[in-house]
Amino acid sequence: MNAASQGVSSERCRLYLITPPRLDPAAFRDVLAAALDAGDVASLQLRLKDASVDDVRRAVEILMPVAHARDVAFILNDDAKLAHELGCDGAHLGQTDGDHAGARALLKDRILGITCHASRHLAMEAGELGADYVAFGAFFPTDTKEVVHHAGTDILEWWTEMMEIPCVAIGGITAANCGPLVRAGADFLAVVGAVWNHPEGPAAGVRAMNAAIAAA
Ligand SMILES: Cc1ncc(COP(=O)(O)OP(=O)(O)O)c(N)n1
Ligand SMILES: Cc1nc(C(=O)O)sc1CCOP(=O)(O)O
Ligand SMILES: [Mg+2]
Repeated sequence: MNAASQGVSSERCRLYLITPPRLDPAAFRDVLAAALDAGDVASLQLRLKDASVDDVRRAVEILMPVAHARDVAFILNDDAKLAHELGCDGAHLGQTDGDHAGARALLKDRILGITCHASRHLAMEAGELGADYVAFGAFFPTDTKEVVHHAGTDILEWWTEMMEIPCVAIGGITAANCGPLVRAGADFLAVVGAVWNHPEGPAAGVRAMNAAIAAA
């Protein structure tokens, strides 16, 4: 199985790691390697905010090989065209990140993930369009981003009962609060702060998340 197909198909709940919104790729390379070596990570999303296209290109050049060396799918946030051009395993698009149907056609068998907030309607639309996963959130308060939509476990239960397409839970997820999301059927838990801001460092964050998923 290649990194792209591995990144979104899973029997059990897995960790979906998202980068901090700002980073220096050369300095971050070893930090990332240590985090990915600490335990199971299905996918890594490069999510840089306030970065130029050239900065994103450079980050992809430096960080994608770190993920691929560990069989971790590399997903670019916000820009399907750039993901395609740079050979990423896929793209994650929000509701205002351009033309979802165009992205689906462009990415072909690469991964397309779509933010659906807490909306059953948006999730059905994303599924019909051929998304490889739908993302629901925010489940908990988060310092990483200002969020306006709040999701509950009911949407995970509803989706997993009805659909085969994997679902991702996001927003304030930690080792301490993730149990109900795993039990409700989340296929992936997407996290930023729980790993990068873990008091004992990112590797400890990955270990803690994997232990909590296994215990749920
Ligand atoms: C896995 C995953 N789920 C949701 C998001 C949020 O995407 P979006 O709504 O486009 O917001 P930004 O990330 O662009 O701020 C995500 N990135 N990843
Ligand atoms: C990027 C993002 N999207 C969200 C959504 O609800 O769509 S919440 C979020 C922030 C995720 O970071 P953390 O794990 O630190 O809370
Ligand atoms: Mg976006």
